[in-house]
Amino acid sequence: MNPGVTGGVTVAVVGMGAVGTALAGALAAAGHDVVACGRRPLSSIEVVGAGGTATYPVRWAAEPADVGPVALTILATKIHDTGGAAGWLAALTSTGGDVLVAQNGVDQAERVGPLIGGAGGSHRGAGSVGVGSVGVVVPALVYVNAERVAPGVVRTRRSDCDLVVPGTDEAAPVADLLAGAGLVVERSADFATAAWRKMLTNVSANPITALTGRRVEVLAEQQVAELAMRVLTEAVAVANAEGARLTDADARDVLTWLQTLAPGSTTSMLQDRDAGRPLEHDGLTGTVVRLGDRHGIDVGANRTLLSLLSAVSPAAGSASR
Ligand SMILES: NC(=O)c1ccc[n+]([C@@H]2O[C@H](COP(=O)([O-])OP(=O)(O)OC[C@H]3O[C@@H](n4cnc5c(N)ncnc54)[C@H](OP(=O)(O)O)[C@@H]3O)[C@@H](O)[C@H]2O)c1
Ligand SMILES: CC(C)(CO)[C@@H](O)C(=O)[O-]
Repeated sequence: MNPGVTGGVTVAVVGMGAVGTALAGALAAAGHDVVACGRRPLSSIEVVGAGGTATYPVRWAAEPADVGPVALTILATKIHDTGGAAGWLAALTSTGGDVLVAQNGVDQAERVGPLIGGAGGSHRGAGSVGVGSVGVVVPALVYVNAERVAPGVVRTRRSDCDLVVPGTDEAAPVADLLAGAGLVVERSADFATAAWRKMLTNVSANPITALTGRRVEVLAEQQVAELAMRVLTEAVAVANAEGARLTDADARDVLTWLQTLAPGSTTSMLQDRDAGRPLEHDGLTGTVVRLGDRHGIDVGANRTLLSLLSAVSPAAGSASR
């Protein structure tokens, strides 16, 4: 994407679920040509927010040949569906354009870099992966709270920030495009720490809501909050062993932040459990447990959650869609 381009570009979205649809709505509202890449035909999307419902046109593409050149591809599938989207990513980036990885986890750029068309996958700048002369893979920490209520229809509950991206020169054009579409985009000088801070929200709220079948309000209950703190302090130790700079005060802040989300806020994992889809536990809690074991850190609370999540999650590919 050319630096400074902020209007009227083509953006392909692979993964038109909760987050993909919310981001597509913002980009379409700003006048961009949004292409929904996926399995379900869509000609418009609806975003339901505090101010009402807005409808935006999108183009649907059944296959990459239907899309044409794109300035930006947004990947918003679950982590475990990344491989399934590899064909889209390779084709959409084969003629240029950047990629925004709008997924949870801590290794978005490393996960997606090797899948990009003509990729060398060499690192270029903190947190972004340069794709030869083609483009840049920009990891995004998603703070949009989005709930898929029907195909092409998403309910959003705003928090004070939508996305965090690396504060690098390489990521700046993508950050500018998103901010130009009205999204609140924070540019982080220490993306590794920011990614682990976001991971803290996901290894606590997502398993606990999915396992209890309750929305984020459950985290305000004392015994649940104590469990969440054990999960969080273990994850902080793992994060710091991986190079992040977090403290137990950060763990408490994350829990307080989750406890004060807009009433009715859900989590992506609870939505998957309710819909009978595979859970994203391996990329979240599984990552903490694997890294904890590697560093010799006690991750007992996370390991217990991982066992329970594995027991309730259908295998990828067997979801009711
Ligand atoms: N929801 C939130 O509020 C939220 C907040 C922060 C972060 N996140 C993270 O953002 C990422 C996306 O989450 P989400 O909640 O938006 O998930 P989601 O609602 O399950 O949406 C994922 C979408 O990806 C599509 N998909 C899967 N494989 C595909 C493929 N091979 N080609 C094309 N499309 C494919 C799915 O299609 P089908 O419709 O056919 O299943 C679905 O529409 C996850 O990493 C999640 O943890 C979510
Ligand atoms: C936990 C969460 C609500 C925090 O933004 C979100 O990341 C999610 O649903 O995965």
